[in-house]
Amino acid sequence: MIKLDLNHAFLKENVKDYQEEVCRIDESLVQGTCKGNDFIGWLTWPQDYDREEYARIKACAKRIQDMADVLIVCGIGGSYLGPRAGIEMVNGLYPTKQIEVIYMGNTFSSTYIAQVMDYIKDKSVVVNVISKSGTTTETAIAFRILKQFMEKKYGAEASSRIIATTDKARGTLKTLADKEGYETFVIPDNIGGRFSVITPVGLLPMAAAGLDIDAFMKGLSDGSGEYGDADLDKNPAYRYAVARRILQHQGYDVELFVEYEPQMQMVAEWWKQLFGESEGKDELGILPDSACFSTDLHSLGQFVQDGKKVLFETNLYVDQPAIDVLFPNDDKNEDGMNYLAGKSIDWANKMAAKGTLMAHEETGGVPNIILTMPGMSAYDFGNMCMFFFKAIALTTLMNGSNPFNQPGVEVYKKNMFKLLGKE
Ligand SMILES: O=P(O)(O)OC[C@H]1O[C@H](O)[C@H](O)[C@@H](O)[C@@H]1O
Repeated sequence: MIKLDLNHAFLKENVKDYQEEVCRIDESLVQGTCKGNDFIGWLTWPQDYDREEYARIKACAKRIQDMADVLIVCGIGGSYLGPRAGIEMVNGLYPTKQIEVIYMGNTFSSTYIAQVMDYIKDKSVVVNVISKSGTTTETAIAFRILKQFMEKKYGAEASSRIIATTDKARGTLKTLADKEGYETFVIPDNIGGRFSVITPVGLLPMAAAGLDIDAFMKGLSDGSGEYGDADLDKNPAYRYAVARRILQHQGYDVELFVEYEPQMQMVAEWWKQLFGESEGKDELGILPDSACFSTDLHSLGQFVQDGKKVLFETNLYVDQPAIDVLFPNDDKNEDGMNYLAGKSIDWANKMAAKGTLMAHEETGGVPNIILTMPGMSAYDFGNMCMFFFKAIALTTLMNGSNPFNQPGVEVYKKNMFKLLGKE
């Protein structure tokens, strides 16, 4: 369970004053009468996911592990960020025991595409193409290139090395997958892209990368209970949501999501899509930004400390690191670092976090919200997903907006399609 500490948040209103409004909104969410109610399948997913498909995911993941060195995950937005966030958080950035996962379909960069294709040319490859709509341009461009590569490399066997995760019936990708005989997995109609990490979108790549998806689902399901109460005293996700709202009333328009683990930077990217696309509409919302400390204390730290007071920080601390390291002694001590000899480096990381909190809070006057998760396991990731889902649904509904659509994203696409000559 994620713990929440609002003692450093400088809230000028009482969170509990919002209890009535929270109860009303929570009821509309649970009863399915809220705005965007056709996209609230994530709420009950831990109970009603398709067991037969789930077993097929596990079998497919095993098959991928047995036959490939590299899994290409081809997708963008929600069809990319969730799996990458989970895989990197749990496995770290340089795993040695798991299949290598490479991401494509998330950029128009020709250089990136060419370099990935060159890198994989002599490797044993499986492709998981993921697109809810089945028509996203970046993904479609990369997938055509990958498909041709796979067909050239594997001939008739290519179709057993390509797996499509998409809508159950609609879209170009579904039609293509059926025609080519790819194994397919379904992104449910009632779960939007940025919530889809809990569906086959996240489950298959995570399982193939060796994550314990049973633990992930357990974390998610426990989260449904732990963040399921409308009572603010009992629900840290809702208290966090209300605290954000209060801080926005106090004039803070930017939320800096801070983690202290480099392997959680993609969690921050995933969180940015979840929060930005949900809340950033009707000319409302808090701009979600992120930083990885202490790394970015050496870059952004100056602004946070002394710059314009536009932001508050939401720190995601991790109680137990996946691995700790003891700092070694050196008899000569020429670098003068022996004062840390025998100490845990994670302890030093936590002292850096403590010192930073004091600096930003006391001297800088920056409000700080503190979230603490127990560890970086698949269970913790699942649990965290539900925490942020519940929080952003509540804040956005409090704004009076629909948390589950993203009409603004279409505007650039229209211009781009015109310029690209798409009919
Ligand atoms: O899964 P897809 O349909 O390919 O969509 C991928 C992404 O593209 C969009 O433009 C949306 O803004 C995102 O919410 C979505 O996750």
